[in-house]
Amino acid sequence: PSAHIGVSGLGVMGRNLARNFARHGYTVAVHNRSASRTRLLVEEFGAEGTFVAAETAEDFVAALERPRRLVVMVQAGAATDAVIAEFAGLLEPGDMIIDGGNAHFADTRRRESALRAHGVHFVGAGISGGEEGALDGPSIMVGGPDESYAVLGPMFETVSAKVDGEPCAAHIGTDGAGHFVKMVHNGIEYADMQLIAEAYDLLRQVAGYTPAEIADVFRGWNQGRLGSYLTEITAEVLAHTDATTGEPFVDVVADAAGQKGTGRWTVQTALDLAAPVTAIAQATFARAASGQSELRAAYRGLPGGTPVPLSRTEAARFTSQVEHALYASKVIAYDQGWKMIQDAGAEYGWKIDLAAVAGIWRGGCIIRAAFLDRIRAAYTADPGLVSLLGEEGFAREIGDAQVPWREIVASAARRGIPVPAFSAALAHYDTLRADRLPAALLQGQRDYFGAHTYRRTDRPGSFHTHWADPNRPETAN
Ligand SMILES: O=C(O)[C@H](O)[C@@H](O)[C@H](O)[C@H](O)COP(=O)(O)O
Repeated sequence: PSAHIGVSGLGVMGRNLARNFARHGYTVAVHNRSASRTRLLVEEFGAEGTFVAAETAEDFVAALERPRRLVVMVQAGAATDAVIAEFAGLLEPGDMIIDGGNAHFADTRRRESALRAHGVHFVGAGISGGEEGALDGPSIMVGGPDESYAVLGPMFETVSAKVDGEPCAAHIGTDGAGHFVKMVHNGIEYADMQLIAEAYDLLRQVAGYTPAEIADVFRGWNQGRLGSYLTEITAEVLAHTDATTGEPFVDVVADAAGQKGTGRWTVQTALDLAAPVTAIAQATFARAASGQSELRAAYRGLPGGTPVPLSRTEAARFTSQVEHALYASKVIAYDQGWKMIQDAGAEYGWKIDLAAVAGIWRGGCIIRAAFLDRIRAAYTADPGLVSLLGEEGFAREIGDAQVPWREIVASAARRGIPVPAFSAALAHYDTLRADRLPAALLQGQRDYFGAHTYRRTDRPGSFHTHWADPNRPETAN
């Protein structure tokens, strides 16, 4: 039979995506560098649908109906380039290679223009939701040419997660736009996880709650405005007991966080775009710092803050303050992510529908949450919205959070408890709402040591002061 779509690279994500397509009635050609894995998939899951096992690249391409739709699910970077090189020569104009891995958007832009020269469509598709999502319905952020989405879109929408019957898959924009938005999704994921971790740490160290008690707090929050997949799984992780020791699971895990790179890419790209994603940056650096065991050993025992235990009543009040601080910081972190997407759209010529991004993040992906419904509504009401804080509801909630948010950040500092993402979010908020920033002094210092010039508040142009002879009139350029 001629396969509707092919999946090459049958690791966890690839295998589950192939099964997802087969379960939806598509004939799926499957291929893997080691053929044993291809055979195993058909043996184990052959009953779920129609698979065509291909042991060679030639067989794989031959099994696909035209125009061929070929999904590559391998390690980002060189492995992806190698697989593309293997298939490109076997394909014909109009055929499509879809990269469903966590590729860097710059690589996707490079690959797209290289293959366009041969008439082959290259589609960078960000797929979020982990192995469970790949099988039962991920969120899919698709880049590449319009004409390829016309063919692929219905297939991705069919296998994607659904919210209120709407698919969590969309065409984000041309070339690397899909992978760019997936990268920012992961950056926001980092910030969201770090904020949750800081809230947990405060409830543990200040409120004096046990992990099991904090799990209950998160279960409660999951019913409210903080309701999300990450809040839900946090409760489960905190409630989990280690079978070996009987200890809370979270107490037997080494406190050094891993990272595979998408957070780092987000921050590096944000620096290039001058997009201040400080909460994402702090979350990424917090992971790095947690792994600096030598440095931590050097700092251990140094003087810190003053722990002040709370009574149960005070702990309850503190918990609601943490809820406000967590929510307000989350709004800021998401706002930073969306602003970065807007800036990238301008920089790379992508017309990204910000409401559509929120729409497809409502289901399937790691940051899925009811909260995204409200973000979608905000950008639907005003597609050019510069900041979520321009939306009345979010602005009101941030207003209500002022006292508790500041109280939490201040009391964490007094107690010597690190809350880098909470603090970054609050500082970002205060920076942007400030009438005047100390950046004016920076301009003076830069002009002093490097004649870098400055602009004035009272007349156009850029100026330089002759610091060695300040009486000499400013030079205007
Ligand atoms: O959206 C997703 O499905 C996840 O984000 C997925 O892409 C992956 O789990 C991360 O890449 C993990 O990232 P770290 O290892 O960097 O935490």
